[in-house]
Amino acid sequence: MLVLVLNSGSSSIKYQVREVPDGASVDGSPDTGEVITSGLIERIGQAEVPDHQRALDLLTHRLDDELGGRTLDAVGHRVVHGGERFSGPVRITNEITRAIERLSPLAPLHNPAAVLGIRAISHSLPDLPQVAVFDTAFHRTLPEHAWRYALPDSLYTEHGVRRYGFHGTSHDLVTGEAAAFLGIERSSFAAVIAHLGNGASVTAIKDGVSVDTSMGYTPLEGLVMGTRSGDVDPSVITQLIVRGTYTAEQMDRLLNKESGLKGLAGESDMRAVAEAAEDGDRYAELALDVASYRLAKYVGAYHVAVGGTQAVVFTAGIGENAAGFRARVVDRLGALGITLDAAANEARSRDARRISGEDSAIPVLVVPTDEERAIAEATAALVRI
Ligand SMILES: Nc1ncnc2c1ncn2[C@@H]1O[C@H](COP(=O)(O)OP(=O)(O)O)[C@@H](O)[C@H]1O
Ligand SMILES: CC(=O)OP(=O)(O)O
Ligand SMILES: [Mg+2]
Repeated sequence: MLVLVLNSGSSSIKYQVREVPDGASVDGSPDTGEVITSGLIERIGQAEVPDHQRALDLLTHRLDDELGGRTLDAVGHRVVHGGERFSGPVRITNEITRAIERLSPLAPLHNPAAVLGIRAISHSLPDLPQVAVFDTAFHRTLPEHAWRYALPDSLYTEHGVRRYGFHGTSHDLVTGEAAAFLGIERSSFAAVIAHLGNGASVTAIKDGVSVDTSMGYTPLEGLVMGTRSGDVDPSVITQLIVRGTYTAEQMDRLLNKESGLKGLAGESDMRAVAEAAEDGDRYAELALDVASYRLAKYVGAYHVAVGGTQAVVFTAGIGENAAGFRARVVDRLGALGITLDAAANEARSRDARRISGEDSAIPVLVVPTDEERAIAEATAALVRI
């Protein structure tokens, strides 16, 4: 089955067309199918690509060329926020699209873009089945003590204020791959998974499912990210707004787009920050210190949350490629008996691998994620029913 996967972000659309073989499933199938074409439309909002609509027009034209006459069987969309309603992938209808749209305030960088993508496909290819795959779905297993904020109940019952968690498609896939790599039955696997991309989150896995995760009501809570602050004292926000220093909109922008690595070091891209730190830039060094310290604290906390983790796993752009950043994090985990194999950490590979020392009390792994593959397989499975 030929599936187009769309991963719509605030300023880019990633796409991939995959041939999904019959019977492919994320857990255990060695046949991962063939990528027919893939690409990225970047810098949406700037001169050449003024908005998402234009980006989708460009994409449709490119696909016509790249597919060489083959026709798509389905489209799978990455949808970041599925609220409490969605605990798995769903076939998209007009009603589902409106439900995703209503969740836009909770994922302002992501959900509106996904809705545009869905509507653009409905408009140009109305008969093509479309499936939504939600980042939040994998975290529907969080126990209430992990998803509740210590706020009056009305905030939850009337406003849906609770912790949801994100990057679930990736955390789910990587959990399965890590368990398989270690030869542990997934249903009894305990792990701490760090998905470190532009957005970053860490998840506590117990008995193979998510029991805690660092992102909350929106993808802003938790780790230090490319442009997002992660955890801050909420009083910082209320104080600056009360004093009139920032409007609510300016504060939202500050926390989501001008903080994190960018706020501390002036660059949001890990490669640039790592290079600047090598060159002796004090603020780049500080950014790496703050980010690695924050992550190490979460690993310690989640080791407790899962009753003793069987693995610490790095994935996504930074987790898979930034050896220096991994070393900074692992160096802070000595109290857990964790050690690093420096050569294994520096080695480049596209495969799952172990980077901890022989004597490490807990294995540390690098496991590549593949959100597009997981979305394509989930889409094909639903459309085949
Ligand atoms: N070779 C590398 N060394 C260090 N960091 C890298 C490398 N390759 C990619 N990254 C970092 O990975 C991050 C992007 O991760 P990715 O998972 O692609 O993000 P997203 O999917 O959220 O856009 C960026 O900070 C980028 O600098
Ligand atoms: C949920 C989220 O933060 O996604 P991304 O990392 O793609 O921005
Ligand atoms: Mg990502």
